[in-house]
Formats: sequence, C-alpha cells, structure tokens
Amino acid sequence: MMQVAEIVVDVPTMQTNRPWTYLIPKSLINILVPGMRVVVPFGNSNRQIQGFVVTVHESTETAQLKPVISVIELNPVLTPELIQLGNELANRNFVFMVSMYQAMLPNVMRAKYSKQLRLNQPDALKQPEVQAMFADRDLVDFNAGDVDMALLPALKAYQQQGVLDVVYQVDNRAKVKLVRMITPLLSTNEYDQLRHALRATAKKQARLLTYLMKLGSNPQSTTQFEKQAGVTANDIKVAAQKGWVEIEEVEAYRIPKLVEPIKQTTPLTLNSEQQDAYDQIVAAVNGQTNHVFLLEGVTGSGKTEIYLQVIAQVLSQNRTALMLVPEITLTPQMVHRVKGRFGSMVAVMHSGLSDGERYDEWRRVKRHEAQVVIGARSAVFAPLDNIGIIIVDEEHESSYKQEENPRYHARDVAILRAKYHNAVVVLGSATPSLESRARAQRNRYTLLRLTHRALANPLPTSEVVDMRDVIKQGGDDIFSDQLLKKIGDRIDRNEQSVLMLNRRGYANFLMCRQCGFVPMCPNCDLAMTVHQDTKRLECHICGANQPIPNECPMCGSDRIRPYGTGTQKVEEQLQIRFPNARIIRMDVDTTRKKGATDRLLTQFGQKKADILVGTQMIAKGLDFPDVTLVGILNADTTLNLPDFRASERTFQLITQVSGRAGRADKKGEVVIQTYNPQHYAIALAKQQDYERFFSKEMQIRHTWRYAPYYYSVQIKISHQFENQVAKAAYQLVEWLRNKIADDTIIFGPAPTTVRRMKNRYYYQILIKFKHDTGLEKALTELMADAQNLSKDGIQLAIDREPVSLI
Ligand SMILES: Nc1ncnc2c1ncn2[C@@H]1O[C@H](COP(=O)(O)OP(=O)(O)OP(=O)(O)O)[C@@H](O)[C@H]1O
Ligand SMILES: [Zn+2]
Ligand SMILES: [Zn+2]
Repeated sequence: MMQVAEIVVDVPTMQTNRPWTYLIPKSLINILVPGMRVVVPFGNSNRQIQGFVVTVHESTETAQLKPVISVIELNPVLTPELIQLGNELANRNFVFMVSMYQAMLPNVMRAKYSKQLRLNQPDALKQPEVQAMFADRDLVDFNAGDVDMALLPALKAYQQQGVLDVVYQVDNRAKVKLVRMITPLLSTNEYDQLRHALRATAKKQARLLTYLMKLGSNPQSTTQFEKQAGVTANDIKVAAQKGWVEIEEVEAYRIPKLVEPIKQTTPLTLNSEQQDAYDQIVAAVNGQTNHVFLLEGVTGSGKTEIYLQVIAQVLSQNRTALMLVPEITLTPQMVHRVKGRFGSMVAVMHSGLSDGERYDEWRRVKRHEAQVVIGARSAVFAPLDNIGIIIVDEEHESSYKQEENPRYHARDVAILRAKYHNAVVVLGSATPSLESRARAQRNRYTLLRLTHRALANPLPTSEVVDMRDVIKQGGDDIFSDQLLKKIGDRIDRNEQSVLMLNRRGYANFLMCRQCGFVPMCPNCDLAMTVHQDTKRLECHICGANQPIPNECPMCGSDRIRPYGTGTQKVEEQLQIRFPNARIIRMDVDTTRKKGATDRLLTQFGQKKADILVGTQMIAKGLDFPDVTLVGILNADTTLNLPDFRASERTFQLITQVSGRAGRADKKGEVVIQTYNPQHYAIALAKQQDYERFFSKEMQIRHTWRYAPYYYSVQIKISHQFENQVAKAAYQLVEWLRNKIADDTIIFGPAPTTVRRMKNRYYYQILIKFKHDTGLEKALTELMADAQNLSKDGIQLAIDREPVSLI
C-alpha cells in the first residue's frame, strides 16, 4: 500500500479535465492534503506544472505513477467545500475544473512558468559561445533574454544529444510582504549607561541610544526608526551586532486605504417594515435553516441597515458573513458603512485593489482574522468557513455574471454555498430580476417587501419629457428647458444634481457632411467614438485609437463633424450654460486610475461640486442627502438594444438612478428625457411601480417564450473569415437538431449585432428549452469537440443563461 494523491493539473483541455493519480513521496506523507497547490511532472516531456490536490488515499497499483515533486505552500488554498463547488460549477457551466479552481483564488496564485536550460554534460559542450553561456552556472533562464537567438540551432542539437535539458519551473508569485521590525532588548537604565560610556565622537550611536530610551520596550519598523531617530540602516545593524536590539522580519498586510477615516456607527432603530423583514431573516439564521429571501425594497428603504444588523446577529453566533455588491456600487461609501459597523473584522475584495492587497485580504479571511467579506462578483469564492449569511445586494445586476470563461453567475454560486453551510441567503433589490421575483411568486423564495423609504420621506416625483416635441420646437437635443431650469434652481439653492447619460466619450461618431464617410474601427464593424480630451477616435470594443482627422480622409472636405452625445460633451455644454457650476464627471475614462472613484465621490459628498455627470456607474448605491434632482438625459439607450431583457434593463436603470434623489429630508425630483414616452418600461419606471412592471413583463416573456418561462443557452462561434464561421454555425445547428427534445427551440444561426470584433466574425445560436437531457448531453459533447474546431481556427463558447444577447 502506498499513499497517492488525485491531482487536477494546470492544463485546461478536455483530455486533461479530470484528476490524475500521483505518488506521494515519503517526504510529503502527512504533509500533502486536499486543497494544496503542488508541482507535478506532466506529459511525455515531464514538464513541471502546477496542480491542485483533490483527494489523498491509499493504492496498491503504483508502479506506473509519477511522484509529486513539491508543494507550493504548506497550507491548502482550497477547502473541501470549494473543491466540491468548483467541480459542480465546472460541470454545469462547461468549464474546465482547473479554470474554476483558479477563478476562486487571488490572481497571484495563477501559476507562471519559466523555462530554463539545464546543462547535464559539461564536457560534451564544444561550441565556445555555448560554453561561454554556461561558464559560471549550469542553469540559464530562457525567458530573460540571456540566450542569444543565433545559438538556437546549436542548443537544439545539444538537447537532442542529451547534453542539455529544457526544464520548466513553476514560479510562485504569491509573495508575502515583510517588514523589518526592531525590538529593544535592554532596559532604559542600561541604555543610559551605554550612552555615558560612549566616546564623544560617537554622535550617531548616542542619538540611537537616546531614542531607544524613549521607545521603551515597543517594537518599531526599521524605516520609522531610522526616520525618527535620525540614524541609518547601518547604525541599526551595528546596534544589533552589539546586542542592543533585535531585528526580525514579520509579515505585514497590505490593507486597502480610503480617503476619509472610518467613523464607527451604531445600529439604527428599525422601522416596522424593516423590523418585520429582519425578524424573519433572523429566525431562519437562528434556526440554521438554508433559506432564500428576496428583499424587494424601494430605493432608500433601508435595505443596507437590515443587512448590517443581520450580519451582527450572525457574528454573535461566531459564524461568518458574505456580502456581495456589484463592482460599481462597491463604492468607498459602501465600504465605510460596513467597516463603520464591523471595523477590522471586514475584508474587502474587488478589482480596484492591487494584486498584493487582494492576496492579503484573502489571507486574512483564510486565517479567520476577518469574519465579514464585502466584495464584488469573485468574492463569492472568499475562503470563509462556517458561513451564516450571504447577502447579494442589487441581485438583478448583470455584472454578477462572469461573461468570459470560466463563466459563472455569482448569485447561483451564493445559493450553492449557502446550501453547503446551512446558511441564509438574502437577495436584495428595488428592482429584482424577473427570475428571482418569479421564484418568490412560486414560494421557492420568501418575499419580503419594504414599500416606503426609511426616513419617512416620499419617493421622488418624476416627470417624463418627450424629446420629439423638444426637437420639433427647435429645442436643444441634450437638455430640455424643464431640466435646465431645475438644474439652475438647485445651484441657486445650494443643492446637488445627478445627471446620467449612458455613453462615454464626446460624441458617438464622426461623419463627413460632404460625402457621408464615418471612420470605422479597423478591427471591428463599429464606428469609432470621438474623445475630445485625448483628441482621438477610440473603438469601445477593442480599444484601437487614432487622431481625430481635420479633414475627411475620403473626400478631403473639412466639414467632418461629431454626431451624438457622450458624457464629455454633456460636461462641456453644461459648463457653457452654467459657467459657475462645479461639475464632476464620472465614467470609465475619469475613474481608470486607482482611487479615482473614491476621490471623486468624496469631493461630491463634501459638496465641492454642484453636478455629478456620469454613465450608469452613478446609478446605484449612492446616498447623498443634498441630491434633490436626477436627470436621465436619454432613457432610450438601453431600450433600443436587440435583447429580450432591454425593457427590464431600462426599467431597472431608470428606477435605480431616480432613487438617488431626495434620500434625506429634502424632496427629490426626477426628469426623464425620452423619445419613447409611451413605452411601458419608461411609464412604469416614472411611477416606480415594480410590481406592475413585473406582471406586464411576465406576460410578454410568456408570449415570446423567454426566461423565466424557458431556460436558455447561447452558443457563440467565431472565425477570422465570415464564410467559415457561417458554414460551421449552420453545420452545428443541423447536428443539434437531431439531439434535442421536441419542445426545444433553436434560433439562428445569425450574425451578432456587431458582426466583426477584434478581426473575427461572430455568429450566435440561441436555444430555448424547458427540460432537455438530450441537449445537455449534446452540449457536453460539443465542449469536447471545441478543441478540434479550434484546430481550424474556430472558437466556440457555450453560455448558459446569457445575460446579454448582443
Ligand atoms: N431605521 C432607520 N432609521 C433611520 N435612518 C435609516 C434607517 N434605515 C435606513 N436609514 C437611512 O436611510 C437612508 C437609505 O437607506 P439605505 O441606503 O440603507 O437604503 P437602500 O434600501 O439600501 O437604498 P438603495 O437601494 O437605494 O441603495 C440611509 O441614509 C440610511 O442611513
Ligand atoms: Zn467626405
Ligand atoms: Zn475595434
């Protein structure tokens, strides 16, 4: 009997997508446990790769097995729960196991490989240049530019003779930050005596001793010590050699910083609706029953306060809490609210952190030093033990779905994890997704409703402005008079306005008035967006950019002009109309730098600006008491998308951004500018009537057989040449037709809305079904086949419940 380990290796292909058995060498017996990262040999060449141990057991058939080479760290990085979850998700979402495991870990744990040349037989080296290369070493880094490419033929020949080997090494990039700490070893008295014994010329040592007397027995970092004592690193080294102090390296955490200090807060007294919701959730928490609640509460109804009090209850039982929020609402304001209640028990996880910060927050959770995690999508994999509650705020947000491989929906993952821990899930939103609301209708989830705002102030009143009339009367196509007047009033009253336009840049596109030419992206079938701040045209799909031409490249005319409106133009035009107004613009372009969102929102919160202009990133979560006006400049941008969720998106967006107005004691107003005033999504958003929207939209979904009545899977397929992708797509549909159930519906193949992206042509196939095991089997087969297709240059992606059909 020998100890063996089942290991999933870092080779994301269909053939390798299973655990492989390895022998555990004597030195690693009792050390190797499931969840650990290891280095193993793989393939005929035995190159070294990273693997994840999934099980350890005994076996008699071990003759053929290769041994594990080493462990990457001594503690497992995945818990048994996460391993099981990873397998389940891989299976369901047509993803490789190893890709799923890696998605659960901080970026720095993604393996990097380096290639090295190892000299085996020094005496066999005859060529002088190669001899020179190995003059003082027998390992040469292949990636670092150490190797003269002219030597490649010679190296290859030596490799074939066995003189040289190419070895692959797994680099561990997960680095702990170390700080050098200095600890005084002697008493104040002893330091004093030493100082008196010094020669008069030993000025620096005297200074060092004087400082040590002040420091008492407290350790201090060497950098701080140097600065405050006015000594050098060398002086400290001498002191250590003399036994005056001890220097050691200790681990330090990189904790993400905020502009403003955290203010501690205490629980508010809940109003009766809040209390009722709280009581039901806490009853489930106390009973440790796995249960899902849908908390449908109008904007500003105090959902966040309920979350905080439920978390407090869970913590009092020594269990842990996970709170997910969409990336764009994981604002410093939200972090302040959670840290204000739970202080250093909180770990924050989102993409705005540096790799080091993310790794350290992850370690704090892993070591049980943080019991509350607040984070965006991928935080759903936080290595928490003993979870009592999982909150998914703004549960309707499409950003919870990871759109690239490995695809997963954080809301689904949250529900799976809660099942494992017998924990409670709270899905919260003012505008729940149709899917979740429908489940509540069928009592799969418990519906909890908050129908009014927490502070007894009413919801804002909304006005819809028909922009067709405005244009007919020769008005401005960006701002209606009604909106301008209201903005002016706010400036006079020293209140604030929020204006949303869902398009960044200056203008949609550039067009020549003479010949009609529109500059297109060279890689995509999409007009390039005008950016006035950088004076460039930019493709919003692939990022390609070029200078804005002064004359038309086709006909030479200088009458080439920007068309349409983006946030930059809104800012510019607003400044012309209100020269004294202070305006902050928030979009991808102004928030790219680390900490920029925090800075801009802090400024707005401190009333250093009158108007906040932005894309949908300002629509959710913001809670500023002096915002009394919200303007939606073009409510139709999301409505016109060719997607069955267009109405739902539009309703959600208008309702959410409207909810930013009048959240404290001042009354709020909303102006909705639209070219489709009669559309039910806009009319019902004006009334903030979610329940009516829900029943209307459910009828439409039923008629057209969409979610939540049908499940859907999208297959996206692409190739460099359009005829190839079309052919493959039609063949695929033919193949599928023989495998699916009678009531399963296939749409397409059809080219995607933007036909060519990044120099590839895209086709899509949409499949709608109720229950279809034949289809499930076909899709698994297809995933295996994707690898063969990729040999012909065809890429294929299977997306369960796609959130965007564009
Ligand atoms: N019980 C309460 N007593 C007093 N103030 C409260 C209470 N509950 C919430 N508030 C306050 O009401 C405001 C709105 O609450 P909160 O931001 O939690 O609402 P929300 O439902 O999460 O809003 P949204 O969905 O619009 O982001 C906040 O300023 C909050 O401090
Ligand atoms: Zn022209
Ligand atoms: Zn492009």
